[in-house]
Amino acid sequence: MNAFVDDIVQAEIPANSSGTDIALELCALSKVYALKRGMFKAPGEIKAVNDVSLRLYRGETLGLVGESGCGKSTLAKMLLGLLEPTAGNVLINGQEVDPTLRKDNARHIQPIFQDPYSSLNPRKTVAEIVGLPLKLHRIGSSTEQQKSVRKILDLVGMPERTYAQYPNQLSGGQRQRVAIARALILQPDILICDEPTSALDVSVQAQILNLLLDLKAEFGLTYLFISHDLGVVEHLVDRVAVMHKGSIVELETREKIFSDAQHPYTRMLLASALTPEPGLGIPELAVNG
Ligand SMILES: Nc1ncnc2c1ncn2[C@@H]1O[C@H](COP(=O)(O)OP(=O)(O)OP(=O)(O)O)[C@@H](O)[C@H]1O
Repeated sequence: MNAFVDDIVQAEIPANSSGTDIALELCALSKVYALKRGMFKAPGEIKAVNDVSLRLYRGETLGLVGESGCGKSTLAKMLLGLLEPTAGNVLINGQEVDPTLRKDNARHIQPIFQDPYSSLNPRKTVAEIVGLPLKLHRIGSSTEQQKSVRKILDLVGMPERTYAQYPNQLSGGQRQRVAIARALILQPDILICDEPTSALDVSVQAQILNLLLDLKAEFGLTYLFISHDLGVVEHLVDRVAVMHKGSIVELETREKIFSDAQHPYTRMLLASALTPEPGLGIPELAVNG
């Protein structure tokens, strides 16, 4: 267990949460990828996620930030039951997640990924894509399903003329709206947003972020918002968890992270965001946890 993080988790309860109401809990979660022997590499392993413990309080948005390769997506996949942890477990609404019951878990936790184009079936219409989870879960009659699909598509701002269109006939922003509608159709409590706007034009990014904010307010959703873009994170989240080489090195309120970050890696991340130099990335840093 990472004692540094666990202490902070215990101490930090955001103002908008109802105290002990925990939507999502990660307990000492780890993932090790085994590497096979290749032409240029020896067999080995990568510790992608290392003993991560976190709590998401109901109704909060927790930002997860860190540079490329630090383990953010691996963590997200384990939360969604898409990847089995090497160690540790995940609790949704206090119940331990059984990765074999992904269908049940989908009622509570849903993803929104970076690239809506690759996550939408190109051979299905917008209405079919959004309605499919209802069909798979056998929720409502066909007429009720159609009604729900229209309602949610309207809510995410999709015009009626797009309902019979295919993903390749939509703009990037519209595709992400469809992905959001599909994520919401089962009325989950928690959304895992993995870089949901990084594939979009800057002007469209703001629209999608505002949509996510509106939906959160309307449905009381809990978000894990994964991003390398600190500007977006500052705009959106209540608390920030900073990830470095598979571990959470700092977890604090948004205000504290952006005004008084304690960990050297967090400070370096903030400094590099203020002075963007494309291609240089963030320098390596020894972190003691
Ligand atoms: N299927 C896999 N097999 C082996 N190694 C993997 C696999 N998936 C990811 N990794 C490695 O695990 C580490 C964490 O990867 P991950 O994709 O979780 O990072 P990330 O922070 O989400 O990066 P990015 O922001 O670029 O998506 C990296 O070193 C990556 O190369």
